[in-house]
Amino acid sequence: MVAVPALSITPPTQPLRGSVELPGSKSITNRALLLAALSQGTSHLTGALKSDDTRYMATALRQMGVGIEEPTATSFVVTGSGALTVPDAPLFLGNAGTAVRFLTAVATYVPGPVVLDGNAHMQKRPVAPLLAALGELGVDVAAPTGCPPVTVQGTGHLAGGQVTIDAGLSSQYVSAMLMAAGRADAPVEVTLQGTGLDARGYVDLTVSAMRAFGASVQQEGAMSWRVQPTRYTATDLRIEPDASAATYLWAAAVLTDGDIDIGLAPEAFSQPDAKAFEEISRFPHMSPEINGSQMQDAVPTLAVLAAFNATPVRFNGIHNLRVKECDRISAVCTELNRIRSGLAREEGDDLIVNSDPALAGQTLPTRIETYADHRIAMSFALAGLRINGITILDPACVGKTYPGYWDALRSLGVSISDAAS
Ligand SMILES: O=C(O)C1=C[C@@H](OP(=O)(O)O)[C@@H](O)[C@H](O)C1
Ligand SMILES: C=C(OP(=O)(O)O)C(=O)O
Repeated sequence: MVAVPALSITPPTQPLRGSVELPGSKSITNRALLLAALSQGTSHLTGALKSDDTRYMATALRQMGVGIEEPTATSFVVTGSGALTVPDAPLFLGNAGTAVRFLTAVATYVPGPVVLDGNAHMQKRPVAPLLAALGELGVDVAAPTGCPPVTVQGTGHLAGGQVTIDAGLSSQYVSAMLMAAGRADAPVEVTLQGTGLDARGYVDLTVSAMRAFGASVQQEGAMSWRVQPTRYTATDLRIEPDASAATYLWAAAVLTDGDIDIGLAPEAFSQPDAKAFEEISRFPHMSPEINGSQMQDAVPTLAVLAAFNATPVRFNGIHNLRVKECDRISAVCTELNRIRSGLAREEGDDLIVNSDPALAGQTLPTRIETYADHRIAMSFALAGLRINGITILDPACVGKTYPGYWDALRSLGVSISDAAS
C-alpha cells in the first residue's frame, strides 16, 4: 500500500445521510482474543475488529503457541491449549495499550522469558503501576524506564493473593490483573489504591468478558474485586460494534444536520464511550462543563464538536489523556488553535474550547498534525465537514482502530481527496 501523506476534506453541501457498518469494538476484541487464548479449546469470535491493535494482539498470541485463524474479515477462530509457550522473539505491540498491558500480566503463564515492546510512542506510555502490582504476587517483571520494553520471567503460573493497584494513569492495569487472575492457582483479590477509577466502564467490560469465558468474579464495593481460580472455558462470542468509532458518526450527523444509521442505538452499547451520545445529541447546546473521565476516548470527538457549539465548553477529569497515543489535551488544543487562533486553551489538565458557531462555512486552510494518533485524525476530520480547507496529515494512522474510516465518510457522500504535499 502506498502511504498517503495527507487527505483534504470538502464540506458536504447536503446533510450526511445513510448507513454505516461500524467495526467491532477494539476493547472487546482484544479482551476476547486474550481470554480465548487462555482457554482450552476453540472459541469463535465474530463481529471482531481487524486493525493494527488487534493484529498486534493476535500476532503476539500466535508467537506464544495459540492457534488463531481468520476465516473472514470480521472473525477469529482461536484454539488454546490452556497454556502459553515461550516466544522465540520479543512481542512487538506497536502502540496498542491494551495489548501491552494485558499481555504483560498474562506473560506470567509463559514458562520462560518474554519481552514486550512497542513503538516509540508506546515506549513513553507508563506500565510501572502494573509491574508493581504483579510484583506483589511474586511475578518477576522489569521495565527500567517504567514504560515498555518490559521483560517478564514467566513461570507458567500466577500465585493467588491480595494485590493493590494504582490505576490513576490507566484502568488497563486493573483489567490486565483481573484477566490474569482468572487463570491463577488460587483466588486473587484486586484492590484499588486511591479513591476512584477513571474509565471504570472498561473494567466492567473486562468483568463481562471474563464471565463470558466462564470466570467467577465478584465486585466487592467500588474498590475491589475477588477472582476465583476457575480458569477459562472456550466460548463463542459476538463482539459489539465499537462505541468510540460510533462517536465520529454521531458527531458527523449532528454537525451536518443529517441522519446516519449505525445499526445500534446508543443505549445498546456496553462500552463507556457511548455516554458521549448524551452530549453529542445536545449539540449546539452542549454542557458548559463536561467531565470526560468516564468516556476518555470520546473527548477529542466532543472537543472538535464543541468548536462549533453555541457556547464554550470546559473538559475536566481528563488528566490521563496526556498518556494516550499522544498527549491528547495538548494535541487537541494545538490543532484547534491551528484552525483559528484562540479557539482553545489548556488550564492545568482541563481543556477549554472557546466555541464559535460562525466557524461553519468559513474557509480556513489548515494542515492538521495527527501525532500518529487515530483519534486526532478522526476527530479533526469532523471539522472538515463544516470548514473549507481542512487537510489531515498521516491519515493512515486511523488503521490503529478504524481502518475503514475514510471509506465510511466517503460512502456518506463526503468528498475526500489526496492533498498536494
Ligand atoms: O481497557 C480498554 O480497552 C481501554 C481503556 C482506556 O484506557 P485507559 O484505561 O488507559 O484510560 C481507553 O482509553 C482505551 O482506548 C481502551
Ligand atoms: C487510548 C487508546 O488506545 P490504547 O490505550 O488501547 O492504546 C485509544 O484507542 O484511544
